[in-house]
Amino acid sequence: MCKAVTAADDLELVAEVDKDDKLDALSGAEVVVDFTHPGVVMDNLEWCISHGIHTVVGTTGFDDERLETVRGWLAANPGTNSLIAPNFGIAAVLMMHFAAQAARHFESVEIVELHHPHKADAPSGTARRTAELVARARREAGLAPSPDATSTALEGARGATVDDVHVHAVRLAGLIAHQEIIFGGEGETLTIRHDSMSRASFTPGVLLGVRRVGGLDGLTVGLEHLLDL
Ligand SMILES: NC(=O)C1=CN([C@@H]2O[C@H](COP(=O)(O)OP(=O)(O)OC[C@H]3O[C@@H](n4cnc5c(N)ncnc54)[C@H](OP(=O)(O)O)[C@@H]3O)[C@@H](O)[C@H]2O)C=CC1
Ligand SMILES: O=C(O)C1=N[C@H](C(=O)O)C[C@H](O)C1
Repeated sequence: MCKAVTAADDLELVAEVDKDDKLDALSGAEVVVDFTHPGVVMDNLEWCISHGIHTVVGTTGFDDERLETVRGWLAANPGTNSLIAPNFGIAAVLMMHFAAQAARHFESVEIVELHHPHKADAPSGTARRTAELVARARREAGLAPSPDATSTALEGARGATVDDVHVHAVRLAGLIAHQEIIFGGEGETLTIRHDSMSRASFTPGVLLGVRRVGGLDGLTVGLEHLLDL
């Protein structure tokens, strides 16, 4: 991200902060980009927002409670905005969008996310968000939960559930970030798959966020709000 900001003619990289650095180094910044760890991102956000710095956040681990806390900090610091996106890849955002569109047409759905083995969390933020979007679309269409008569002899065999959607997390050397949403209906299935083959896939979305976050209103969750979908 630092390289991408440096390479952009209209942006200036004013500070890089690593784990043991003081956040004071960020004081001159208009926007802070956070790709750190779910365990520290809230402290970083609280500091930035209380210092009137806009934030573009890729770090995962945001549940409703965390988002509500961020909303509270932003409300106490009017004019300061945050963009939090579980995935900054444009194709990944489209994958989520298409999955939400497809969801109401199928009886069954499961999500398989596949990542490098050094990933901090499971399931991925993208998988959680996709499950929420798919579940909302299913609810709005009046669909029942996906049928599942399995009795599981081994805990975990059916993955985790997010909003009643089964999510399976694969961690494998050689992978970067990938996800499939598999839909099933009468005699047919549909698979929507996204692959990040390089971390460069996240930079256009982050740069878009950096350029636009100042014009947003408080908290925005998801890059889709900045795209003309
Ligand atoms: N939204 C999106 O599009 C994407 C989101 N992510 C998410 O971003 C997060 C980071 O992922 P990833 O880049 O793979 O992880 P890495 O471990 O590769 O990078 C995280 C970096 O943050 C550093 N760090 C840890 N704590 C702090 C801190 N308090 N202040 C400053 N720096 C800190 C780490 O230092 P050290 O190495 O010393 O621990 C490390 O260099 C994860 O939550 C991941 O899911 C990742 C890719 C895309
Ligand atoms: O940790 C990663 O690598 C990624 N994290 C994000 C997530 O949890 O969804 C985005 C992408 O999948 C890469």
